[in-house]
Amino acid sequence: MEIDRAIRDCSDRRLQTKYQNATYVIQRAFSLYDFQQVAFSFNGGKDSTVLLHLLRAGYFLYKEEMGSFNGNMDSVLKCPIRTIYFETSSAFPEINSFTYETAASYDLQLDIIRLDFKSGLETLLKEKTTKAIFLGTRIGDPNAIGQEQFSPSSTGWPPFMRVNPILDWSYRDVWAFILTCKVPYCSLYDRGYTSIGSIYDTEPNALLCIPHQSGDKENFKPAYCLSDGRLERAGRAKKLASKNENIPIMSNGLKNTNPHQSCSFSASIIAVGDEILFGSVEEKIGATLCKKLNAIGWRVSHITVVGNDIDLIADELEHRKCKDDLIFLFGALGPLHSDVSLAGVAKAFGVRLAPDEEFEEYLRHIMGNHSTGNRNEMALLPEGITELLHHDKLVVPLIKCCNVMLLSATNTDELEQQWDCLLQLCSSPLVQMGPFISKQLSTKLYDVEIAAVLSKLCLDFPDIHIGCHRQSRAGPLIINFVGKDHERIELASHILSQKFDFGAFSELSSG
Ligand SMILES: Cc1cc2nc3c(=O)[nH]c(=O)nc-3n(C[C@H](O)[C@H](O)[C@H](O)COP(=O)(O)O)c2cc1C
Ligand SMILES: Nc1ncnc2c1ncn2[C@@H]1O[C@H](COP(=O)(O)OP(=O)(O)OP(=O)(O)O)[C@@H](O)[C@H]1O
Ligand SMILES: [Mg+2]
Repeated sequence: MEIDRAIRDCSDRRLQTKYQNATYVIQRAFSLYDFQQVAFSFNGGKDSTVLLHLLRAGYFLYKEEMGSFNGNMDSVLKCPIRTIYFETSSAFPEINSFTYETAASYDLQLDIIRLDFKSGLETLLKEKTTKAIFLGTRIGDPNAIGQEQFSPSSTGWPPFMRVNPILDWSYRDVWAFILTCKVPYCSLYDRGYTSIGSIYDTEPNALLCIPHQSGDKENFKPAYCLSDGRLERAGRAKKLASKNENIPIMSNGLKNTNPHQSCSFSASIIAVGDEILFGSVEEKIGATLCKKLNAIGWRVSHITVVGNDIDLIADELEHRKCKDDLIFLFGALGPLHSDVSLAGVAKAFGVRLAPDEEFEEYLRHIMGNHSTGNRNEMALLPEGITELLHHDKLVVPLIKCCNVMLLSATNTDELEQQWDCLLQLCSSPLVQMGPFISKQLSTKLYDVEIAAVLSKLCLDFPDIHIGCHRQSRAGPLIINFVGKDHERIELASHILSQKFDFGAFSELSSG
């Protein structure tokens, strides 16, 4: 069978593994369901084109395993699977013609449905028993979140099993398969289209545009030239999330929910580590982070230490994720049994951990052959919410999941480096504002002598944080004024000093 042979003969180990896994899923589906009770959802797109040929190969391998050749090779080389195409008037004519021609060439039993997906499937299921439907959904597709290779249809949809044999395939895997097997594909992909929706929302991908001489028509490179698969949908118009339509999104992706707080950002810090809780490791990164955040005008609202426990991390994040603009989380990142931070993040956001090819590539670079198996466990990242932040000075990019910033720093020197990189990134989540400044006064007055004056001062200066602490019970009381306005801090400390005898307070040098 030509597909199986092409993959076996190629030298691409990764593609061979993906092929084996996908055809395994397909063969299992053919064992589980009657052939007439499964359907293939085909729309002429690149993903469903890959799936078509995997189905042909999977069907062949399944028949071969069952020993059903009967001397008639032709019967096993064809996979006359029931095929459904949801046709709309907004489909590209090239997609329509490719779908029809392909269905005819491979003897697919094509059913054209001119209804929306849900109503169409309801009608289909009433007319023909359909237990499972093969789809070309891949991780990274907006509708892939939470899906597995076998995923029952969602609540509210007619009941059937969604079978997603290429769920873990990347954009690069798809093109590696198409080019290795030399199978025909829709001509739009040779004209710079990288993912195809309707004629109203799809354009060639601008990243493939070839600069043209004035007067010439714009030309585009073929889809397989796109090097960063995460940008395959760059030619698709974005659908606005209606829920958040009224919330301004700032250039760094942070939501500015309160117009009166446009100049105030808050962060919280979560340290993960049983060692810190057992007292065997002293946690210093949190304190350094507080100083750094204050220096760029951010307020730190909360700092916690949690043990290496997925549920505890998820609970903590669930509390903080809506309260703060950014949450810094460090500790428990890696491949060990105790490295559960990413799983905690995934749980807090209700997504699963999925292999991230780009991250895997970075890890492979630094670890060489030291990782085992086909799958690098460290490259599993929360699906659909992860952004990798690159910087030339970092061997591995920083990981950001929604508003959670994961830091791999294990000491304050490493933190310094990651922090500097984070600030320099043009997509930095850290908006830099006027720093917090502070003034410290020391006094030997009794607490009861100054308590009332301090309370009144707090009411008169709501913009200044006035805190008190001592370094020893018998030592002086230290009063700390923190705010962003130097003059207001001076005024508040002056008013306090004036209420008592001259010399009752002395200023401590900051730092
Ligand atoms: C055969 C088939 C089954 C589907 N099943 C579901 C489902 O169970 N739940 C769901 O939310 N969407 C389902 N969808 C809709 C898809 O998730 C998605 O909206 C569709 O592929 C369109 O993607 P697009 O919006 O990127 O064009 C299904 C679509 C097809 C074609
Ligand atoms: N109109 C449709 N008719 C039948 N199946 C569809 C239709 N639209 C989507 N699908 C199913 O959903 C899968 C995912 O769609 P998606 O648009 O992400 O991929 P594609 O169309 O194959 O490739 P591309 O991303 O290049 O458009 C398809 O592979 C197909 O199985
Ligand atoms: Mg498509």
